[in-house]
Amino acid sequence: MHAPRPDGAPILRLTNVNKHYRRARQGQSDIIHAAKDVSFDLERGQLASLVGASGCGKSTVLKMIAGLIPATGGEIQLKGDKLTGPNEQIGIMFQQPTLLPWRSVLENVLLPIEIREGRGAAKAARDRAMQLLQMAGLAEFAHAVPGELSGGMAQRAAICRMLVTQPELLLLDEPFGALDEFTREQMNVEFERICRSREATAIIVTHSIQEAVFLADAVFVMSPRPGRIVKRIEIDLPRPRTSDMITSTRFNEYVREIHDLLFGGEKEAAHV
Ligand SMILES: Nc1ncnc2c1ncn2[C@@H]1O[C@H](COP(=O)(O)OP(=O)(O)OP(=O)(O)O)[C@@H](O)[C@H]1O
Repeated sequence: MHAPRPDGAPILRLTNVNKHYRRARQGQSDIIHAAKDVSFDLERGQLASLVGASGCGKSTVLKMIAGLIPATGGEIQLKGDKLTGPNEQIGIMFQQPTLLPWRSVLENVLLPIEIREGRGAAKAARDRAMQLLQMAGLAEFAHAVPGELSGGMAQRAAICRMLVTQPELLLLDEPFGALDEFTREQMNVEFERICRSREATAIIVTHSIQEAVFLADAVFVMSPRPGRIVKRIEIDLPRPRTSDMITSTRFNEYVREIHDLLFGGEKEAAHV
């Protein structure tokens, strides 16, 4: 389904990526091995989820790909080129939408362009931003301020802001973690639809196994720290994903497999 790029290079390739943090404590320093030999490829249009116990190194992996922190070993390539720092082709989104409260929703969406290329470029991109807001069901709120939006609407606005620069790769760290369960499920459906319509390539860190399965073409399951990828599970469910799939046998087999990898077969808990 996801044909390799003609030049043979995947969109993203991690090869034996490691991260050691140095932590200073009471005059002494110790080393934390947060990510260990992390290797995987992502092809264009693939959505991947990263799951693992709290503190296993998921955010660390995302931050290294984003170029926010350097890897201490291994290599990260975007479209065959080594990544050495922040890259304009990568869009990032965190748990809190962090919209500027004094700017309208439209002005918030245009902010990354204004910062990178100036006000003229932001003005020229208004139509593109409006199309994104339309797609996210927010056209009516383009001129509202963030305080007038619900949590789910604010997250959708943040997704539009991430997409407005047309990044090649999206990195999302617990993007829907602060939302109630009902809104979160709706956001999963919306997000999948938006990604599909734009052939987006994305990695989503999540604590919800269900969310991981629902969104992804591949789920990467990480071990406790130092986080290694213990298994890549290809999710062979049709797209678009729909809410009723969550109760299907196939879906629940995936959830169970991931759950057992994370908890060694313990019962209960769909969140990690
Ligand atoms: N800047 C830092 N300096 C020192 N140690 C850090 C730093 N950032 C993270 N760590 C440590 O690295 C390990 C991995 O952290 P990370 O945030 O990547 O985990 P995570 O899997 O995303 O956790 P969670 O699911 O709880 O958000 C943790 O033990 C954490 O304490």
